[in-house]
Amino acid sequence: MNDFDRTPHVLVSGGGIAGLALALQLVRSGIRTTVLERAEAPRPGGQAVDLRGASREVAERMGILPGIDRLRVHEEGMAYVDGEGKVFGRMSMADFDGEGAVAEIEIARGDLAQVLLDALREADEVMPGRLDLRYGDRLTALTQDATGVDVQFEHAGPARFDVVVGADGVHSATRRLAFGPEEQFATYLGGYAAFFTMPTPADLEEGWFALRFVPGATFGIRPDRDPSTSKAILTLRMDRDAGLRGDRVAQEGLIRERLAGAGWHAPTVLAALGEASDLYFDELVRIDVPDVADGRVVLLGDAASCGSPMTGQGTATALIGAYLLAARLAETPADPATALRRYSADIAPFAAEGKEIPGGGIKRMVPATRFAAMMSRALTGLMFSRAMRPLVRRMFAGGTSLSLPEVAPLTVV
Ligand SMILES: Cc1cc2nc3c(=O)[nH]c(=O)nc-3n(C[C@H](O)[C@H](O)[C@H](O)COP(=O)(O)OP(=O)(O)OC[C@H]3O[C@@H](n4cnc5c(N)ncnc54)[C@H](O)[C@@H]3O)c2cc1C
Repeated sequence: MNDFDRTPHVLVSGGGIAGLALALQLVRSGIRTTVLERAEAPRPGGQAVDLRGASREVAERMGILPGIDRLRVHEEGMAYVDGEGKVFGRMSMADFDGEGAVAEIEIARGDLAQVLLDALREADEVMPGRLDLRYGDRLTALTQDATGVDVQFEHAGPARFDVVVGADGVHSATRRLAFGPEEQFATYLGGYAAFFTMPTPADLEEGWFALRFVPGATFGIRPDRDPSTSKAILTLRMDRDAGLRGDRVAQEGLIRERLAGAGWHAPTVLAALGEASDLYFDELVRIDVPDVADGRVVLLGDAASCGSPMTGQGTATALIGAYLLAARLAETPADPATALRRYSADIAPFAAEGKEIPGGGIKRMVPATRFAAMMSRALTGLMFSRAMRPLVRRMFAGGTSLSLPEVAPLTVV
């Protein structure tokens, strides 16, 4: 038996940020890794995500900061507009030194996935034979015993792995198969979020993330790296409607209803919606899993803990988790169950912090009525005044108060 045969074989279900970041670190440490992504190809899209505090440190240790820097979005800050597009409140990057709602490092989710994928392909060239990256398949069953996990796939034949990682997002199938039904872990937070790419309107102030409150919705247009396109961002306040899941026609219908007569660029956003090939639409849920490790199965990223896109922390927590899990598996490759237990303890404080929603959740973020929308506009003006800056800094300081636990450094290839 050579060294290669002695490394554990890890199955990572989900090729999003968490799954790709984990695979990168595992392959770099010589661990055989199969990544299974349900989509037929890497999924583009998603608005800018923040990297602050420990997640920035992780990106640095993983050697992906230069790649991130090349694809960074340069934002001036946030501007709240009325129905005519007139700005009534601003939070500029400069006033908050990158510690307000717009962080110093912002990169579109799809671009970050590309940075990770490029680094993974490079690691695969240096460490050939470790990586098996599969698109268009998914887990359908798993059972574990003391020495491994037997897995069945929708398309490929059954196989046995040493460890299975569920990095398959908020509605994780791995979590359902190994830990129990989604209802056991998910708390509905009172609304839905949607993101998609749109052409940048000519009159938009360059580099500013513009937002508007209307009854039942907050919608905005956020700069992309490419100035000709932007991201439309919508948060809708409503009761849960199970019929919306996976039904694009119903999702579009809801957005059209909420933005009808909403002023400013609502018609531009709605015109782009019909053309969008990267619409992301999901309910806002919090995911709480008391212990994310169960024997040889472990959850990572949104599958394990999530406070919804309202936290702005999902990607940061996913990166931190991927780094720590890979480090623990590399420390005790012959004893994966111990590695997973250690990881579960390591990630718990980051997961808790990552679920905090700056600004207090959907009731504060999305006004229910016309009167509340008016009040939100008045309060926003006040919030962004000079006197309130220290408080606002504290509100957006999520994910920055914790330091990484001690882990053995990985060899970066
Ligand atoms: C296309 C897309 C756009 C997004 N846009 C935003 C955004 O704009 N703002 C924001 O705050 N958050 C966004 N998110 C969520 C954000 O990426 C996560 O909160 C965060 O990065 C944590 O990542 P994750 O890898 O845990 O989950 P995710 O990024 O959700 O990745 C999970 C991956 O698992 C795959 N998958 C799901 N089920 C299965 C299965 N059964 N088998 C195999 N694979 C499966 C999914 O296709 C996906 O690629 C987006 C997610 C996606 C997938």
